[in-house]
Amino acid sequence: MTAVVILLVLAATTIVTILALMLAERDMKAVIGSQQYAVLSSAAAYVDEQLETKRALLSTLPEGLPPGAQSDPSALQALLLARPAVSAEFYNVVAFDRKGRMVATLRSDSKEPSVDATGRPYFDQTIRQRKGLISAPLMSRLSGRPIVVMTQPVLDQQGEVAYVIAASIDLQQSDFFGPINALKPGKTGFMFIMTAGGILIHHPTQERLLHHINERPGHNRATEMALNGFEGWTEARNKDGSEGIYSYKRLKTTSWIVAARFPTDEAFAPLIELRRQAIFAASVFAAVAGLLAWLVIHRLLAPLQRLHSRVATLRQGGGDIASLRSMRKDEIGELGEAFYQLTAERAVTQDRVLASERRSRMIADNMPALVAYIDCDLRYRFTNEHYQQLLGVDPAAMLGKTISEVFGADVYAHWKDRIDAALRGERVHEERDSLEMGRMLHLMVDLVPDMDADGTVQGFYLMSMDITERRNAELTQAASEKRLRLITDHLPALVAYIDREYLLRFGNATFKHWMGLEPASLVARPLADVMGATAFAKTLPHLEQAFSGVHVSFEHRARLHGDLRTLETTFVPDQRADGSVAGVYSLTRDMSHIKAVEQQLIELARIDPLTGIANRRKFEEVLQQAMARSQRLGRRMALAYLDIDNFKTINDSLGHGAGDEVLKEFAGRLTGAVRAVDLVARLAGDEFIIVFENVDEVGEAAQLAAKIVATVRDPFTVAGAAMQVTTSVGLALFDGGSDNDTQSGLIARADHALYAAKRNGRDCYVVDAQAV
Ligand SMILES: Nc1nc2c(ncn2[C@@H]2O[C@H](COP(=O)(O)OP(=O)(O)OP(=O)(O)O)[C@@H](O)[C@H]2O)c(=O)[nH]1
Repeated sequence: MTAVVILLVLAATTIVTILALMLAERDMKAVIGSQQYAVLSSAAAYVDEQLETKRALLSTLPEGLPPGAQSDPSALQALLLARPAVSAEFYNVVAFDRKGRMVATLRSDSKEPSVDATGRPYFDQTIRQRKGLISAPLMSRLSGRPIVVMTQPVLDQQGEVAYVIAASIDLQQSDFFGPINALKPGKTGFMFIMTAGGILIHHPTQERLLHHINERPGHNRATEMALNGFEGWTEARNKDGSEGIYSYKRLKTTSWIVAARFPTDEAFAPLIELRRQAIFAASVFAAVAGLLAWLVIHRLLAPLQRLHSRVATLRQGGGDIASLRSMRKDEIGELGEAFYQLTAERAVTQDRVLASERRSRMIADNMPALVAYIDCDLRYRFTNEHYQQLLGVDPAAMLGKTISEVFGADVYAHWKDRIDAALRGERVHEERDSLEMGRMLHLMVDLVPDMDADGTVQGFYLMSMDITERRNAELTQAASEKRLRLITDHLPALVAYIDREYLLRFGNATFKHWMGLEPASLVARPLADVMGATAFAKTLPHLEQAFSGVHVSFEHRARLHGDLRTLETTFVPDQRADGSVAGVYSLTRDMSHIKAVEQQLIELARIDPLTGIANRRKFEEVLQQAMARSQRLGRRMALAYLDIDNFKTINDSLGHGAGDEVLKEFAGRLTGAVRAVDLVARLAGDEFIIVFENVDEVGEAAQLAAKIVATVRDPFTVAGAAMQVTTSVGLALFDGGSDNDTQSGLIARADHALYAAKRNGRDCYVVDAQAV
């Protein structure tokens, strides 16, 4: 921390120093450049003035010729020699006639008749323009030295050029540029002059005179700027790669460029010294400031340091977290308190995590399954104790190893596709047989991908459970179910299982035979669909009863194959151990045949087996119904009680079989004598009874009785012999509109009347006195 602060102080000091130096350097360059340009401008002004002076001097020369001497070369020669001022200003002055022949010269020693100015640009141009000029630099034919030539025409009286005076300035020796050199910048800087086209006129390197400035290979940006008209100062690198400050100023008289170069090293030598001193001062300042900052920070951070040591001690597992709390009322006190709170919360959270991990470990180790976590590198990161029990592998030794390392490459190759799928984020479920530790086990294996919040797979959980027992149980159950189905499918009854949602879960093959429904199509189908809404509504109360745990049986009618059949359904609750009902077994049998037999039995129980007519039970039922109808309709009915006279004698004389024959014939005669709606019944032995309904008059009943008595009188044929049989009849009437007689009361009255008939000598009838 302290080091950081010191570094910050140093960095700040360095940056501020560098910025200050950069600003100073920039300002200084501007000052130096401007100063150099100002000096250069005065040098240019000086050259301009010199040239103007020389030009003015030269232009006055022809005025010195005597009148009419314009065509006299000797006069010209005399003039030149007579003007010492001209000699001082120029290296040489010569005069050419119109033909270019030199006719006069200031330096008579160099006079050479062969010199001809014809073709020299300055000569031709002066002839053509008839006025003076300053030539481009050139090599003098007279002296062989680099010169520039200043011309002045001498006009004749017609105004034509008679002579051209040419004055040369020696670029090497002339002190024409001497004063300019005195203005050169610094010790190593220099001044130079070139034409607007770049031909050097003045330069410290004499060999470069009359040569183009760009003749040397390379490039100088400042030179290009100057040749393109730039005036002022700029910084540039010369063709040798050396930095310099360049200044350029054009002459007014000739457009020559006066230039200066000031090497940057020399120009900034003071600045470099300044920089060195500034850096030294800044370093000293930074060192002092850093030391002071360190002292202050050290003092300020002392409590924080103490807090840091306490935290470090706590992290190493020592000390009490209460030591983080201090009585300070400042930010560090608050920080310590915050640390204390955070550490306390962290301790609680850690305890919870540890407890959770312990629980997870406990659960995993006690699960009857292999549990493992495998990361993306296929290394085990968690394994439970079951690995030891099921596979004989130490779970702790597996940690950090790959599947191949623990179980071999073959096992990994076998699982590779499924592992790849899990690492792609897919759940994998598989059940398979596996030989483990000499036992053939059936294992259920699940691979569950572990994905983070972004959906990136971090690894996967592996769970493998030995389900051998369960599978065997399932196989046993399946076999059992198969047997059950085999049995139920061959039962002549509908067998079904109905769940709590009234959905069919099982139906046997009888559904196909009775209703044309495939058993497989019944599964999960609502019972109401299969039965039809009406039949289901009738069945529902019984079904609800069964779901309440009661065994229910009920009969109902249904149409099967077009026939109305009597069915009996039994609902048996499927009760769980806790008493709740999971579903209901349903068994429906076709009871139609049994019902028919039953009906027959019922009917048989109401028929006298000897005579084939109704017996006492049937008689009692019919009598009850007839009396109820009589009462309901308010009509009369009659009851006849009959007995064969002296039947015992027949039995005794002809045998019991003959007696039976008589009884049968007697019954037949009675049945033939009455209406179809009247009931003839044998009560017992030779006692018979007839129920007559709708007998309104006593007389009508008497007629019926008389008719019966008469019918019996006709001889019987018994054992091939004719035989006289008579009967006695007791008749009782019942008026439904007024009588309240009971069934037994009515029978008793008829019986009484019968006895009366017996007493009257038999073979007659007696009507109950109550009816008379
Ligand atoms: N053959 C035959 N005899 C029967 C049968 N049932 C009862 N008997 C006999 O019928 C006789 C009935 O006699 P009763 O009615 O007491 O006397 P009865 O001789 O008819 O005299 P009255 O009734 O007073 O005229 C008894 O001898 C019975 O044994 C039967 O099914 N077949």
